[in-house]
Amino acid sequence: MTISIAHLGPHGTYAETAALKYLNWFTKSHDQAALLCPYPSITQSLEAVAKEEVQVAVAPIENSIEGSVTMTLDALWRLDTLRIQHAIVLPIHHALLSIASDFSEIQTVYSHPQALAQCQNWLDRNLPSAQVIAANSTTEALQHLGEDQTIAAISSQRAAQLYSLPVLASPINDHPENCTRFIVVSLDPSPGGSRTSIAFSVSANQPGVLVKPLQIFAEKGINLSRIESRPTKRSLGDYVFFVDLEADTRQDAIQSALAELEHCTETLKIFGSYDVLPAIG
Ligand SMILES: O=C(O)C(=O)Cc1ccccc1
Repeated sequence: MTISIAHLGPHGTYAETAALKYLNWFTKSHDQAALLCPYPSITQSLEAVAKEEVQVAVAPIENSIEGSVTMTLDALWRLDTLRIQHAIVLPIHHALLSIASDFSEIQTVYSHPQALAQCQNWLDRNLPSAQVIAANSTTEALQHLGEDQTIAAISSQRAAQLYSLPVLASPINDHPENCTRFIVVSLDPSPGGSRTSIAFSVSANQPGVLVKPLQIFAEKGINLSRIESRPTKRSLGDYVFFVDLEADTRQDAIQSALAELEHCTETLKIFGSYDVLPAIG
């Protein structure tokens, strides 16, 4: 059977590059074919797995400069059945694509909000009066270019090649070490690995409510590699906490920690234990 891998489209996004890395790894390590399926939004690519339209989705979850990709966190919390199979870390180098011959012609810049934020200082310095407009993805932004010399888009060198578009400046990200972590999700149980992702809500907004859950991990010597809060969307000041642990759910210490955590949280979701995919393809 050929597996389908959903990702944010259209063709040429960073999410597609990550999905391609997973496809190469998957087809080499399983004797099975795979194909890529672009979706108009990150949320729709994750929902496609929950609805069983596809077997796998690859979605950005965290950037080294801008932090969490909130759409992905919110979809993980909402779509109960998704399990993380792997993480993929990609270096991100943005380019300014336009048919303009000079920066002075550019009045509008389109891109994905993460890409716009990662190039904020460069834009302030080089295109201070340009209007910045959010697009669903870096390659959806390219659809605005047309024959218009007043428009530019932030995308990758790879996208410039795929669509035969001129690169006016590159790299334009404010930090050279810019990296994004993507997750590979499916409905299969997670395979196990060095990192475990969970999320929980707590029943009351009162002092010390977060101390107990965090104490459980401290007492068992489990290191946290990330903690992030998102609004539950029920009321102002009510949060879900996303936590990554340097541990594997197959270890006894983490199994007993998660069992204890059940007692001091309102809702606990375990997205699974997984490894970062080796850098191939
Ligand atoms: O729009 C894209 O190409 C994406 O894959 C989302 C994104 C944007 C910027 C950095 C990493 C991922």
